[in-house]
Amino acid sequence: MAPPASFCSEISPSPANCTSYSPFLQLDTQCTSSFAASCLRLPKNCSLVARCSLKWSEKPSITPGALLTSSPQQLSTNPVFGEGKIGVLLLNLGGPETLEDVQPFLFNLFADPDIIRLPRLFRFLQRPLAQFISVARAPKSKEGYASIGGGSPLRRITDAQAEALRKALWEKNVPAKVYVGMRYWHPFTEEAIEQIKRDGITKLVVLPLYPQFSISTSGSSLRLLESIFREDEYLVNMQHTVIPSWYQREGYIKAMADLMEKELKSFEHPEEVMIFFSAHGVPLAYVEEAGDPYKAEMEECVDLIMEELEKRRVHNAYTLAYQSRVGPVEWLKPYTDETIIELGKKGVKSILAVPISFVSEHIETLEEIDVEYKDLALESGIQNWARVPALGVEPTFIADLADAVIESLPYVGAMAVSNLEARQSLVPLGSVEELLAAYDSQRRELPPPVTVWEWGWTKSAETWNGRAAMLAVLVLLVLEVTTGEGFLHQWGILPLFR
Ligand SMILES: C=CC1=C(C)c2cc3[nH]c(cc4nc(cc5[nH]c(cc1n2)c(C)c5CCC(=O)O)C(CCC(=O)O)=C4C)c(C)c3C=C
Ligand SMILES: [Fe+2]
Repeated sequence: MAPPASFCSEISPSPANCTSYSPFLQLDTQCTSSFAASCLRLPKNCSLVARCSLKWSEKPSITPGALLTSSPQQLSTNPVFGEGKIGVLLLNLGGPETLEDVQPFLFNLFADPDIIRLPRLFRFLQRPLAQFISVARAPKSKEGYASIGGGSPLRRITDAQAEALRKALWEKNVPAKVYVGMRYWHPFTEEAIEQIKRDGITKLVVLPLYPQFSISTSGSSLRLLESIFREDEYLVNMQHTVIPSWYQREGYIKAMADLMEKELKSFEHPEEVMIFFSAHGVPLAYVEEAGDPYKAEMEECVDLIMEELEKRRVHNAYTLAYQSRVGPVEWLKPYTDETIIELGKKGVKSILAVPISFVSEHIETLEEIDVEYKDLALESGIQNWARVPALGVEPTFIADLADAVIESLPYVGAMAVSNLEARQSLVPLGSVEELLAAYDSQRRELPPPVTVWEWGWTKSAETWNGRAAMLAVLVLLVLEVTTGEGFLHQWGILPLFR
């Protein structure tokens, strides 16, 4: 059922109105969950809806302090947590550890239907297409990974975050085990789940390590989890809850503001510095057609950080732009490279770059921002450039993640999206199924974000080239299937079901 227009237009996207507004309460009294889902997918009027009630000015009914009355030994029968073994599953992207890993890593990424969502008729082409694109892109990606030491630092940093979180939880008297499940490289989510089963975990908190939700990141990992859960008797019965995004948490905002304040001091005239938030982009269609809340969450996140800095009497000018686009389709704008050039033209002399969509150093901070964008800035007339480091294992941040886990524990097992108390908590909790239903229920087809074929000089030519390439791949595939010979057989992709 679609929500009445009046209902959605009532919900203002203006952050100023959000502090006094509790849309989840309204959804509770006025909406069924499919109703809520429809609202969540209306980007223009309603995409901030889900976040409005989540500012930290509204205290949760259960605070971490209230839970900390028991020793770790007593916790298995704590009246709030109930009985059980607690596990925390950190979800992340994963990255190639060596240059040989780059092409298979890219294959896993492009084989993900949440990264390239093909029309239903062409779904069988997902893996051949992923092979094709990954082989084509690997040389460029390898260059990037070679320049940052021959591989991604993501596994090392995520492992360190997991260990720091485990320690922080134990210090807060929560004896949880923490697991790392990567989407595209080791340790894969499937491996983490096997360990969770071996350890006999009965209560699981799922925590994607992306502050803001996107269909292409947290959404993709949750979809994978959903399919794993559905097929496994142990997991179907294991109680869980998901913290889908946490950019609005006080600890995260304060930790970001701390790092920014510190870095601003490295400039000779800190007050003249333009604060430049650079977020990883997504194709525009994700937001406008599939209802990805990513852009709305990103904008609110930036507002919250700047509000915090204002409180500290830091009144710098700031801007938000999106980086790392690949392929011919339109991505979220403004683009980081174009914005840097614009700022140079306007006479801006100092920039502080703030990577905002990820909490570890990775190829796009170490190579794209530190090398490519810095060079571009200097060429564009900007004289002073610095970058805020990623949060990593920064103690305020890790302590806040631990609090997020503790606050979510009372809701483990509950279908939290239909649970009034959970909706009023600091983070919007939910089960995997309900969250996917709310954010991406229709799983609309999206244009492939990557270049399938490399010729052409106009956007429409590229689109047609892409279509021609798809057709060519289809013809090749038919030929291969019928003759049993060709490059897909050579690469070991066909036969598909070995
Ligand atoms: C919030 C963060 C991210 C979003 C949103 C995202 C969407 C997205 N990414 C691609 C394509 C590629 N991403 C690649 C690497 C990569 N992506 C993220 C984060 C987000 N991606 C990170 C942290 C990394 C780096 C991991 C590391 O090894 O350090 C790559 C590979 C690198 C390269 O060749 O540039 C690709 C390709 C798409 C298409 C997409 C949205 C649809
Ligand atoms: Fe990416």
